Amino acid sequence: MTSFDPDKLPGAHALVYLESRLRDVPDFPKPGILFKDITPLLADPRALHITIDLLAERFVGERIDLVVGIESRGFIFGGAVATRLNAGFVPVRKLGKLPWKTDRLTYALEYGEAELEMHVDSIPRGARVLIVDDVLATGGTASAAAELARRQGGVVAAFAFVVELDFLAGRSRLDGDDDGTRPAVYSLVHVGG
Ligand SMILES: O=P(O)(O)OC[C@H]1O[C@H](OP(=O)(O)OP(=O)(O)O)[C@H](O)[C@@H]1O
Ligand SMILES: Nc1ncnc2[nH]cnc12
Repeated sequence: MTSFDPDKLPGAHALVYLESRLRDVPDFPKPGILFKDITPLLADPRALHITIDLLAERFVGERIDLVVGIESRGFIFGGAVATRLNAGFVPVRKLGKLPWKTDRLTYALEYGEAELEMHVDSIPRGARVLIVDDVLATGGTASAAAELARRQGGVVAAFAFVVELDFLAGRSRLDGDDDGTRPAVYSLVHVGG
């Protein structure tokens, strides 16, 4: 019997391994949506480790001050990446969860609409921010998080995702700042096209 050891495989194979740890769930949470379920990846210690390593390695040396993680699945990866980069962590949460004064934004995502909040004193002016989430679909969620960070004077240096649904073209919404800053958009696993 052959066993699979991703430690012995080069990068591209590691990504194939990560993709194999995603579960497709048709028609969740609505008919017509193919949901990419990350829970098998989370439950696999090797896959989880590789994911955090790859997300963090890309931004070593990029002077990231703060990782912004988006509730809820973005918290899992964002917190771990922040510790690797010696950066702080800022939560962006769904409406009504943050206890202090907030700024908020209504946004649309692949299967609905919601409101995101960030504490008003989360980001010092000029801080370099990395926005982390599990999935980039339409880009509505990530662009809302970026807008909240920019309103406080943060510089969105980059976005990082575990999975990108290429066919929804979400990256086209993750445009640059008014000052001409063009954030990098980095995803490990690409789906469709
Ligand atoms: O690119 P978009 O079309 O905006 O979709 C991506 C967002 O959708 C999912 O979050 P969801 O709101 O389902 O929340 P959850 O992480 O709490 O499950 C996912 O975790 C991203 O945050
Ligand atoms: N198809 C999808 N699968 C998982 N998370 C998502 N968030 C938005 N669209 C999604």
